[in-house]
Amino acid sequence: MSKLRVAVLGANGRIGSEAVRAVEAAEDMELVAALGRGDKLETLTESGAQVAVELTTPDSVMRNLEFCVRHGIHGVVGTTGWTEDRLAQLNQWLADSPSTGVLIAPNFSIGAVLTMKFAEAAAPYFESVEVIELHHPKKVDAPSGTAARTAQLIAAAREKAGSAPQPDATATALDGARGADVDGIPVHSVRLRGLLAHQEVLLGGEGETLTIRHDSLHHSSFMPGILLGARKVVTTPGLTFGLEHFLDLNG
Ligand SMILES: NC(=O)C1=CN([C@@H]2O[C@H](COP(=O)(O)OP(=O)(O)OC[C@H]3O[C@@H](n4cnc5c(N)ncnc54)[C@H](OP(=O)(O)O)[C@@H]3O)[C@@H](O)[C@H]2O)C=CC1
Ligand SMILES: O=C(O)C1=N[C@H](C(=O)O)C[C@H](O)C1
Repeated sequence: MSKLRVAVLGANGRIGSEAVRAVEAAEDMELVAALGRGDKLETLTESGAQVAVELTTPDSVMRNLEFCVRHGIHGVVGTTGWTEDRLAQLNQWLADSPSTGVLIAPNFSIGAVLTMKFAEAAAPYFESVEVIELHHPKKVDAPSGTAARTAQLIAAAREKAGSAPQPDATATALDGARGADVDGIPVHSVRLRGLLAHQEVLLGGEGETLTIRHDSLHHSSFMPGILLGARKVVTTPGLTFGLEHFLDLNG
């Protein structure tokens, strides 16, 4: 059987360099290109890449994906910074290239995907929910894509269940003291030397709290998800948002 021809964009970065090693080590894949900033996107077509793993920066990802989708190269995207406008733009490009697939995964680690699922399930049963994400100090964005997605899922679950707004009697506060408001859910971002990628979802009800915590201790935690994404995206046209859609979490 022929090997899946995979390229990595952002190949010199923290997660990109780990992805290069993971693709090289995968028996069913061939690493055909490893691009850093300034490298020509035409290398992707010249190398016959079928899948581009996009791990760059929010200011580069759209240009890279436009090129990939226009050339029928499937995308596995970990880069953050997704807004409704960006997703709409990507969907337009995909509409013109209907056999191409793009997976955007706010987080490729199984533990983080499960954290989101558990938080979504628990959210309607507690009066209060807040999210704390903790990352290394070189992370360019805040809040993390995972925390934003987690808060959106929590808010949607609470709205569906008809949950009351969260109690919060704060009358005065310093700017930022209550975190960022993501669909009504407070999200707090910590940047600390020594950390990699961590998240806590705190839920509070009458006389009890529940804390769901996930820790990525090494970039290797993201690799099985990236490889799974590359294998599945080639037969999944259109936009898939969230690795959970490629996992059987209900079995
Ligand atoms: N979904 C997930 O599970 C995960 C997602 N991420 C996300 O991945 C992204 C990268 O994170 P991280 O590796 O820590 O960041 P880094 O800054 O370490 O890596 C990004 C790399 O991309 C390079 N780059 C920028 N623009 C381009 C371009 N146009 N073409 C090719 N390479 C480019 C940068 O080069 P230069 O240094 O020259 O700018 C840099 O080497 C972030 O958005 C992060 O949040 C990270 C971990 C897990
Ligand atoms: O920049 C990182 O490191 C990470 N970025 C992603 C995010 O913003 O959620 C995933 C993970 O948290 C690591």
